[in-house]
Amino acid sequence: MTQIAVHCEGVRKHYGSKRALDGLTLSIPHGRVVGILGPNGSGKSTLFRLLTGLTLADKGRVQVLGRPPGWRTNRDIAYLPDRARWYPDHTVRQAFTWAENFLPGFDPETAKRLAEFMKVDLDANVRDMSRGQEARVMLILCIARRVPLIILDEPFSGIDTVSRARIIEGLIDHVSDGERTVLISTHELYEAEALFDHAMFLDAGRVVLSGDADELRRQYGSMNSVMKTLYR
Ligand SMILES: Nc1ncnc2c1ncn2[C@@H]1O[C@H](COP(=O)(O)OP(=O)(O)OP(=O)(O)O)[C@@H](O)[C@H]1O
Repeated sequence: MTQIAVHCEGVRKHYGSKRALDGLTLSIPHGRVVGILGPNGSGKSTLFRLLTGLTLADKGRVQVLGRPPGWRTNRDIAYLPDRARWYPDHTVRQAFTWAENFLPGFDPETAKRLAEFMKVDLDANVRDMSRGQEARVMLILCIARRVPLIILDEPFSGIDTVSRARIIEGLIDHVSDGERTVLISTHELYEAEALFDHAMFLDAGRVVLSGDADELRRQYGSMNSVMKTLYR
């Protein structure tokens, strides 16, 4: 296994005349839990789509788990896109059975344990779920996989503040085992910042600050203060 999980060098990406990434350069060592942070439109989702081969860079170099993104690397990535939905006619139990058959590394026992912890009813039908309940199902389908790279784009949106804090607290042990790299983009910084051991801040398609989370907290007080300082 390569020691660098994700490497981008001078990556540019336009959508028509709109510039989404503008010479993005970053390197993420394996085993870290990294917050990919920044205001709306700073390029976070575009970065994730590049890493999963859903979109191609116009310029620059992208490497994921030691290779260019593609079908071979995607077997080793659990990706939760923003605005993800599950099949409305499935129960959670059926979703887990489907995942066991089709998602490499999916561990149904881990998924059931996470469902209990997140208060998700296995027999509930996805169609009848609230947005926050469905968000939990989508999150479980991703993090119950034993894969080297997990990418979570806005995983907590729609989950109420109290549940979010509890879920994040429970996730800290689950994702921070040093066995896999986890990239998380979120605007719910207040609760989520405890998850990260490293943070990268994007603005207009570039990294404007990157550092060890404890060090950034020592310097700025909190990730929210970093945001306020960088983007005011
Ligand atoms: N499919 C698309 N077509 C046109 N423009 C796009 C498309 N996807 C993204 N963009 C533009 O690219 C820029 C970066 O968008 P991106 O979704 O990567 O940002 P983001 O940091 O994930 O934002 P948010 O925090 O709102 O999710 C934005 O200006 C956005 O409008």
